[in-house]
Parts: sequence; structure tokens; C-alpha cells
Amino acid sequence: MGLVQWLKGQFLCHLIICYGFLVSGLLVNLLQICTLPLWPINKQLARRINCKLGYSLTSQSVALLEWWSGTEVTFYTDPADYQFYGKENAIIVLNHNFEIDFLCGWTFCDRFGVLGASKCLAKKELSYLPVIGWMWYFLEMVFIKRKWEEDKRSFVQSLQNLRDYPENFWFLLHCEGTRFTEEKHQISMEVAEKKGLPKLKHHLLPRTKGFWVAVQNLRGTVAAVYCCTLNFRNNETPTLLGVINGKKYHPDLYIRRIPLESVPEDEAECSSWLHKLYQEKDQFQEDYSHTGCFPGPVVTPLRGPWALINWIGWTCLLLYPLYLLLVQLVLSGSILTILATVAFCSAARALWIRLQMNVPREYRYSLVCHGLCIPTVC
Ligand SMILES: CCCCC/C=C\C/C=C\CCCCCCCC(=O)SCCNC(=O)CCNC(=O)[C@H](O)C(C)(C)COP(=O)(O)OP(=O)(O)OC[C@H]1O[C@@H](n2cnc3c(N)ncnc32)[C@H](O)[C@@H]1OP(=O)(O)O
Ligand SMILES: CCCCCCCCCCCCCCCCCC(=O)OC[C@@H](O)COP(=O)(O)O
Repeated sequence: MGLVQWLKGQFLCHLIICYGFLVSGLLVNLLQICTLPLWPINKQLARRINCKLGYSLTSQSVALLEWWSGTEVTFYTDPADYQFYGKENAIIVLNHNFEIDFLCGWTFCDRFGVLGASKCLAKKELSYLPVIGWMWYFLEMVFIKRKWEEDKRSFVQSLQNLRDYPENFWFLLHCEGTRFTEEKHQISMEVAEKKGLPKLKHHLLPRTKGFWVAVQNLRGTVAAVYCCTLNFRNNETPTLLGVINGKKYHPDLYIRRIPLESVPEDEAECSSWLHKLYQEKDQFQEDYSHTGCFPGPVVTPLRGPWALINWIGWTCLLLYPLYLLLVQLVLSGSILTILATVAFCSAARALWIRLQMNVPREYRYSLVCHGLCIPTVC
């Protein structure tokens, strides 16, 4: 293991990364609150500012994935579709199997300049997440409780609000409605059987209402549906903790552009159309499991430097006051304060180690032995 890889496993590095993300996130939240008085005066300007602030926070996780862990998403798509990416609004339909699927999605957004404005149909609970959930509120993310009677009015309203959005945006929809597990798969295939629908091997049965309502309300605003299928080589099971520990993954993302005009307007027809789309996606996954690749040529959109520059900028800016604080702490000479700080850091480290125990065993070994230096745990 090289020195750099060893460093990536160190608690101190993780502490700095998390500190930078949290503190910059809170500052972004604060700046977002400051845009509130601007909304009634110049709504479009307020939205644009929020997109930039959103980029400044979200791109840190893209930098973490691409530059820190070295993970490079391989994009498969028809070159004829490529020219549209980033130049139009789109609804993204993506499978929901992996812990870091949203991160790989963000990489795709970043490569085409829509990261700051990217949106998602997400469960309501996520809007309460400190930092990231609060940021999404200002980015006009669409949240649902997954109880249709309670959701329908606010869902439609949130979609209608996007009709005059000043920046190109991609709206992500996980039609499966939840992350894939074997148990959920079994239940949803029972539903498929009852409905007389073909069984899917790699997906849950899609929930169709959200897709239909999104398409109906975004017609004229959104130009296409991007059917995205994500998988990882060598049956990798990527985790966010793995990324933070600098583990490199190998994601493949297949994108197909489908003009919105080809999606039926009628609810029942739209629903059948979505089921058919998922049957096709399922076939792509099945083929991938045999061949290790998706159809279509690989395209390599340029990785811009901005995510990295932004991340380094925030880190430098925020490390300086931390350094001053530490110096002040030492100079204060207060044994009690120093001991309290050491106790706090030790507790944080112990908590972190417990969290690490969720990462796959083979990687846990290298983490524990080389990174955290607690051989007894392996
Ligand atoms: C690659 C590029 C990426 C670009 C990225 C861009 C932006 C990213 C930005 C941010 C990233 C953040 C990532 C955050 C991720 C957040 C993930 C989530 O929160 S997922 C959860 C929330 N989302 C959804 O739920 C969406 C999917 N659901 C729907 O759309 C639903 O339709 C609904 C709107 C919630 C309404 O659901 P409801 O159940 O009320 O209605 P439906 O008609 O859809 O379903 C009823 C129907 O379903 C049948 N049924 C019963 N059980 C099941 C089952 N297990 N599976 C399937 N179907 C089932 C039931 O019998 C009913 O049938 P019928 O109508 O015939 O009676
Ligand atoms: C410099 C970077 C700092 C490192 C930190 C990286 C931070 C990454 C940003 C965190 C963003 C959090 C996004 C949460 C996405 C969670 C996806 C999710 O939760 O999906 C839920 C669905 O599946 C439904 O779940 P169910 O309730 O059905 O089960």
C-alpha cells in the first residue's frame, strides 16, 4: 500500500473531510437563507444564486468520488444523443440498487454542467437532513410522503413551479420507489404476477403514478426522458464509507435519450410504457451480467477542474480557523479544555471505527490494519 493510499484511510483525513463538508454546508445553508429577501424581488436571480451555492456543496462529493477515491464512471451512450446532454431539461429514470448511485449520477450531472440545478423526487424524510436536505429545500427539490392522497397537491405544485426554472435541470426519478433488496424484490414480483406483468430479475416493479404525473406536468418544460442504467464491474458493492476511505470503484452508466413526445399522455398507456421500459432495462442488466458492458459506444465527457478547485478552496478556507482554534487551545494552558477536546476526538474516532465495521470484510481488513491501526478488531 502506497503512502497516499495509507493516508486516505486515516481518521484525521476523514475528520478534515467531514468537518469541511459540514461547516461549508452550514455556511451554504446560511447564504441560502440570506437569499430569502431576494425571492419576491427577483426570483430568477435568487434561483440562480441558489444553483451556484448548491453546486459549491454538491460538487464536493463529486470531487471526493472522482479525485479522492479515483472512481471514474464509464458512460455508454449513443453519440447522437450526446449533443443534447446539458442543453435541455430532462427526466432521469435510474435504477436504485447502490448506496452511491446518487453520487455517480452527480458525476454525470457535473460533466454536463447541470449539477447545481439537478433535482430529484425524494422521500420527505430527506428534506430534514441537516445541510443537504436544507440545501435541497432552496433548490426546489420535490419531496413526497409516498401517500398519494396527501402528496398529490404539493407534488403537482412543485412540478409546476419548475416550469419557469432559469437553468437547465435534470429531474431524477427512482420509479422503483425504494432501494433494491431481495425481500422487496420478491414482494414486488408477487404484485407483478397478480397484475399479469412479466417478472423482472434486476429491478423492482416500477411505481407508475409519479412518473406519469411528472411527465404530464413537465410537458413543454422537459424535452426528454433519459433512461439510465447503472451497474458496477466485478459485482462491486460500493459504499460511501469506501469512497471516503479512498476505495476506487468501477461504475458503468448507460444513458438512452427518449424524446418526451414518445411517452403516451394517457395514464394507463403511460403506465404500460414505463413497465416496458423497465423490462428493457432489466434486459440490459441481464446482458451486463454476462458481458460486463452495456450496449453503445463509450463516451468520455471531460472532467472539469471546478469540483476539485472548489473543494480545495473550501478546505483551505476552513482549516485556517480550525488551526487558529487549536493554537489558542494549546496556548490557553487549560488542562481541562485540552482533556475535553482529546476525549471528544477519541469518542468521534471510536464512533467512526464502529461505522467502518459495515464496510466489506476484505476492505475492513486493510482499513483496520493499515488505516486505523487496531489489529485486534480484524
Ligand atoms: C444518472 C443521472 C442522475 C441524475 C441525478 C440528478 C439529480 C439528483 C439529485 C439528487 C440526488 C439525490 C438522491 C436522493 C434519492 C432519493 C430516493 C428516494 O427518496 S426514493 C423514494 C421516493 N420516490 C418515489 O417513491 C418515486 C417512485 N414512486 C412513485 O412515483 C409513486 O407512484 C408515488 C408517487 C409515490 C405514488 O405511489 P402509490 O403507491 O400511491 O401509487 P402507484 O399508482 O404508483 O402505486 C400503486 C400501485 O402499486 C401497486 N403496488 C403495490 N405494491 C407494490 C410493489 N411492492 N411494487 C410495485 N407496485 C406495487 C399497487 O397494487 C397499486 O396498483 P394499482 O394502481 O393497480 O392498484
Ligand atoms: C467532501 C465530501 C464530504 C463527504 C460526505 C459525502 C456526503 C454525501 C452527501 C450526502 C447526500 C445524501 C444523499 C442521500 C441520498 C439517500 C438516498 C436514499 O435515502 O434513498 C432512499 C430511498 O432508497 C428510499 O428509501 P426507503 O425509505 O424506501 O428505504
